Amino acid sequence: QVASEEVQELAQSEIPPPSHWHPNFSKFNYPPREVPEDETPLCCLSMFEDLGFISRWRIKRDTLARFILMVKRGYRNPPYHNWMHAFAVAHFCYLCIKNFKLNEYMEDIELFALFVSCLCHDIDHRGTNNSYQVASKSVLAALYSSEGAVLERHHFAQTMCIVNTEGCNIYENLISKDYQHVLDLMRDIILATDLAHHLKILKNIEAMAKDKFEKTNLKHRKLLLCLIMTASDLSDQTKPWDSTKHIAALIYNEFFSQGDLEKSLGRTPPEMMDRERARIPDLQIGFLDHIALPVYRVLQDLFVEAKVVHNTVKENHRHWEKICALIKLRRGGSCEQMSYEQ
Ligand SMILES: Cc1nc2ccc(C(=O)NCC(C)C)cc2n2c(-c3cc(OC(C)(C)C)ccc3Cl)nnc12
Ligand SMILES: [Mg+2]
Ligand SMILES: [Zn+2]
Repeated sequence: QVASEEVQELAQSEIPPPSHWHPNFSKFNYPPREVPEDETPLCCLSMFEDLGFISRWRIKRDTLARFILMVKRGYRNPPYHNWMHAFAVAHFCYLCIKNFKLNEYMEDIELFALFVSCLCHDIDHRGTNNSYQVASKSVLAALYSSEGAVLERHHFAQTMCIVNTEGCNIYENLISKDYQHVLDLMRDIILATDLAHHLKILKNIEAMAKDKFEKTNLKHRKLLLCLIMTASDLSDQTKPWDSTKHIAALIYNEFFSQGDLEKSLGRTPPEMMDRERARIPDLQIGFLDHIALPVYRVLQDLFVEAKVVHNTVKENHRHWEKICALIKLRRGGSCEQMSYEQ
């Protein structure tokens, strides 16, 4: 589904170095959503090249170009779960590989699978969550609801379709053992982006962080892959407040649209998806407390370089607390929906 002129133009472009995008491109405070959307495919090439994947895995340039454009095309345009989310997630993974020196903790093929999985992890997301798939009796629920992680199984299936599309198989030059291994890794990593799966293994990740990480321990490496994937998936929370505030607007735009759909099905949506009932600052404080902060706390336990990332998430938490306090002052009682400019 991608025009050959577009593929050839990308395949023949000179790959810019990271500094071409911004002097801080490889630092944790760089917000990847600043890259113009039409330049993101070339920016992906810069990251593949800078991570050494193109030479290490003998990826043909036109195959890589076609793969990136097919993945980008595979995303729909809901407010949050679109291509720019996937691009931002892949950029944070790139930062982790470089700044945590993950090649000393994981095998090359694991890092390759991780980075590609970030780009593909939400392909064809419809802007509705797993419980809505089941409630609306969607085709995806019919296909996957018996095993759970309905959306994530679909994201993986779509990814496999692209890998198996003529001229898009970036793994074509891997020896057969590595070929099967990289697909198995992508399956585990993409399925790990299911919120229920993440909440289930978080205790194991925290226990692993207490012990010494053992590179030779496959279980340790699998847990670390899931942690970096989730930390990347949530990485909008690690950027300065203006970006975090904007992301909240996108997320609730998407959540409230699902709530509207649930109401049209005659169902009552959960509060966080009901535009009449949701109190965004309260909800974001809860999300940071229960989901985001534990991820970056344990990331900092494992990598001292993650301290700056954890601090930014804590700072964003304080911003939401201040907004809540302001709302309480003005309105008395709890936080309610109102425009909150800091
Ligand atoms: C800013 C922000 N607010 C959120 C507020 C609430 C929730 C939510 O689902 N609450 C449900 C209750 C039962 C806990 C998710 C939010 N969220 C995510 C997110 C993370 C996901 O899962 C991983 C990556 C594995 C953690 C999966 C999907 C999404 Cl949308 N990304 N950013 C956000
Ligand atoms: Mg997802
Ligand atoms: Zn995601």
